Amino acid sequence: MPRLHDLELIGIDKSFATSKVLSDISISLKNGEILSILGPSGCGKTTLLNLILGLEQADAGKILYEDREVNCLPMEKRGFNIVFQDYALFPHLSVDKNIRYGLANKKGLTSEAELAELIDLLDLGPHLKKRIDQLSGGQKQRVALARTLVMKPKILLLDEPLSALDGMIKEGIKQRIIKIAKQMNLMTIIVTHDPEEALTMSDKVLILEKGRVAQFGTREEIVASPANSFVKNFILEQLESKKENIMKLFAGKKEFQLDY
Ligand SMILES: Nc1ncnc2c1ncn2[C@@H]1O[C@H](COP(=O)(O)OP(=O)(O)OP(=O)(O)O)[C@@H](O)[C@H]1O
Repeated sequence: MPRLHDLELIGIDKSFATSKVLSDISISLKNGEILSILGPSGCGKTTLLNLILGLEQADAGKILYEDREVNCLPMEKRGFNIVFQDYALFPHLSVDKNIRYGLANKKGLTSEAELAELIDLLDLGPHLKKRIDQLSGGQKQRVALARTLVMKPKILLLDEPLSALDGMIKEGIKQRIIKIAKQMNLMTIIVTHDPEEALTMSDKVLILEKGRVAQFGTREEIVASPANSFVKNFILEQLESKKENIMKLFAGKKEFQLDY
């Protein structure tokens, strides 16, 4: 029988010293799905991402990937990979060398043909010889994505991938992330504090309030039936206040220009 879910978090708790940061977090997700972890500053989004990645250990609960418990596995054995908010690229190396960096110790993991396909998908061909400091923010983000994807992660984790970008650049990266997740059937988990980002990019949304699940569901479920007043206020009020900007952004624009 096919598996219902590929990633399952069951009853995850996490404290730092005496302060409980996450309580009883349970979610499930399939390969190829995009999840946004959404909530105000300090609600535990990054901590949850770090627990999935293996940078932090949960105090209680289970993390299962493809029916295997991964709690006890160190980060490198889980095979998940993250793009950090600041991209963490090597400024003195070319785009090409940055992309290939992780492959030095993993020869053959990604073939030259696969690499060429990825460079094409992310439109990085014209930039391969440039240094990182010669790139725009959106280009840097695309290099960071390529560098992570060549390692063939089972799950792609993204910490605020759009927060340093604006307008059209943001939209271009958003479309690329969706395309990558769907084309590669890659489970993608995105941390964001922006409801508009979460609702336009994801299949599922996890809304956290002070370390607890305020709601977990499809974006349609969240918009149509917010679970409580926190969700309603956090999501809908922010969306309402951004509506004018969103309308302005989309007005008169038929397609997105992607090479920023
Ligand atoms: N290593 C740590 N040691 C102690 N406390 C920590 C640690 N990491 C996070 N915290 C605390 O846990 C809480 C949740 O932090 P976390 O970074 O997960 O929130 P967040 O939702 O990602 O916030 P932001 O949107 O501001 O990045 C915060 O109160 C933070 O101070």
